[in-house]
Amino acid sequence: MLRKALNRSLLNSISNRVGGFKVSQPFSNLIFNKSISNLNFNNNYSFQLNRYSTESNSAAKLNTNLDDEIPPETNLALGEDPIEETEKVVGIADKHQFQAETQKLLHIVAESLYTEREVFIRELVSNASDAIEKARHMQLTNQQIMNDDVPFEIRIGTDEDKKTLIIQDTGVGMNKEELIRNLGRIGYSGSGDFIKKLGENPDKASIIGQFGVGFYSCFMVGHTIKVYSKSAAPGSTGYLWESDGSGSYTISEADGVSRGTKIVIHLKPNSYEYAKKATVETVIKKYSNFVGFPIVLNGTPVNTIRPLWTLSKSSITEEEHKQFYQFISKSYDTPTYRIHFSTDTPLSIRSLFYIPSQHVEKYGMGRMEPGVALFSRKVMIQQKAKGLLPEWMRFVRGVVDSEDIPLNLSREHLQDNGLIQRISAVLVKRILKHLQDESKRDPSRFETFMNEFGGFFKEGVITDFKWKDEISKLLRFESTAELPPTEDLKPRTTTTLEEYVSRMKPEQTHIYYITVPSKSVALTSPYYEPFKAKGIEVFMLYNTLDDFVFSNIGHFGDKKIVSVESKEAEEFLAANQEKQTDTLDQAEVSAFLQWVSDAVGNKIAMAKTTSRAISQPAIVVDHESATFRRMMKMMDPSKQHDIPKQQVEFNMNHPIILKLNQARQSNPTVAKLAAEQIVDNALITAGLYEDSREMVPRLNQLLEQVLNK
Ligand SMILES: Nc1ncnc2c1ncn2[C@@H]1O[C@H](COP(=O)(O)OP(=O)(O)OP(=O)(O)O)[C@@H](O)[C@H]1O
Repeated sequence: MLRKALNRSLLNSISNRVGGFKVSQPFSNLIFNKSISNLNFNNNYSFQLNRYSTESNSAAKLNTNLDDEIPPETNLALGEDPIEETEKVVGIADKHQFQAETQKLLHIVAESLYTEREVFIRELVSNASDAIEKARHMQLTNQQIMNDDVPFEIRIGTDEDKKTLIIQDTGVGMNKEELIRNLGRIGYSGSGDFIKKLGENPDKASIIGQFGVGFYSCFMVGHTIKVYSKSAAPGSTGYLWESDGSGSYTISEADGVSRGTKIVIHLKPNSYEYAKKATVETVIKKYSNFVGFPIVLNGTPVNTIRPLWTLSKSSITEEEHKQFYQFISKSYDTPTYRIHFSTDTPLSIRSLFYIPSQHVEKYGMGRMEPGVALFSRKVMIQQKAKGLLPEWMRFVRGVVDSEDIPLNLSREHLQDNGLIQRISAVLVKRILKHLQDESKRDPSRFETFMNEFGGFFKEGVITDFKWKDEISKLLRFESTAELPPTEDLKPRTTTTLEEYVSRMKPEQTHIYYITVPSKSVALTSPYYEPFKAKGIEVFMLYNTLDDFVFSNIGHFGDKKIVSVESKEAEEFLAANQEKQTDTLDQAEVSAFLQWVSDAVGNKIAMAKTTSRAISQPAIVVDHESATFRRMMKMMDPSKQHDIPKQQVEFNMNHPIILKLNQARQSNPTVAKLAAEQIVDNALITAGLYEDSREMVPRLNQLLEQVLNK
């Protein structure tokens, strides 16, 4: 319980030192790596008045001032090319009622399925990508498609004046029956059907749609939705599907419709922001940056970075990695390590992780948020996915894509928590393994990395029982051993538990550490002295956290990790020390111990002779850790934390003790003062003494006695 409470409190204190800091970077400096060649911009802005019957379409009436505006005759440059609604309806529109359940569901989708309205862009872009994927599949399977010289791409146009957003693709398109089947019924997914037909064909992994609801998300932001579509099958007719989402839709034939689908959203007043290029660009980059086809927004390519996690390692350049890392992490540094990992068993996972070169928590910027985004089929599901990696791995940046992840309808949540835990276990294991390899491959680089990120791993040891043993293999600490330089002759200051064990003396059963404020204190400590004499290496821990880390690790393999101040250390020394010849006889020793116990009764619980070969007169043993004491004080500063009585061992051959033994009879007043001081000195050495001010009157008394001699 106490350990748990301490760990919690310690972590809070760590978190206060660390925290969430975001660095934003303009995306504009990213270079489009995939050439978007042969962009087919349609600058022919012929516009005809809508001859389509609108008697039942109140929304369309409402919007006539927007629709009937004739766009100015323009000769637009490529980069400014907006998409316009240039198609014209021919003949009379058929009116269709949505299926009964669709009407109700449509309301739910538009009002409450999604927490963020912006995701309608993700849904429509995903549909566009699916449509193009299907057209590509037709081509690959030698089916003819109409206008096969038209490039596969998604074009998006915003118009702040008309308050419209247009999303157009050059994909498979829909004929009249498909429009009715796909857009007249919620829950029917033409894409889902397509996947089923593909069977085991690997192309199915590129299809995003599965639920048959995404399209209707555009009613969250649009009061009228027009869908112009022309099937890619040669000789197809163009159609306009139109609805205000209130219960019916109309379908009419339309002229001027290109292969694929163009969706024109007439925005509701509360959604006018989606007529702004900047807003739309941000949303595309957030969710849809990695769909498999170029997205061109108002004439400018947007998705300029390739989804590196889906590509083979050898096809990616260093520069591309750097750009990708900076894009996903919104930072400017160069990552120290990267882990590109894919597996198909037991689950299909594609992942790419980067370990940054620095972190901001050390500047007291607050706790960082998780840095790994969860994708499903290249579409972003959760940007800062919690649970994919443990909390302490929040410094890792990257992407995990798994088509096996069961999503809920809105794609905002994952349905199977157990599955995420399984994915997480695979990923953590892989990252730790990679870091272990790196630590062997280039130890000095790894040491630099650990100097920066070691705190996170220590947090992991304390909070993540499952991985503590694996993490402990990576940790490095200073030790009293003289470490050989690295292979490239760089000096080394820290060592691993594994290396320590390889240097252990044959008689040594435990791993020893000492918690001290500095190396010089460690080297002069009476606790270290007997270990030094026996040539036994001791880890030197300089901060509170490390003491916790070691006590949480507990064991490394079959070796117990103990403090040099512990009972185990005491027992080891007692069993492995040459017997010293005592100057005093047993009766005298007993009398002295009795006297000192009485003289310093308020501080001594038990007085013993020491078996440690120390050069100091007394030592406190088997006491509570000074670190734990400090933690307890931090947790409850209002309480007075008195030092409990201690077990004190005396070096009965030490000249001070021998003199004290004489003085206890010849000069009992001075002897008592000296005994008190000797015990206080031992408490100081153990790090237990709290305020040395209370010692000053006694020291003055002692000085007086010495000077009066
Ligand atoms: N741009 C498009 N081009 C061609 N067909 C489309 C297009 N948009 C939608 N469709 C068809 O309409 C169907 C329904 O689309 P909707 O977005 O509602 O669901 P979905 O994409 O199948 O699944 P999900 O809800 O998981 O996104 C699609 O499966 C597809 O057959």
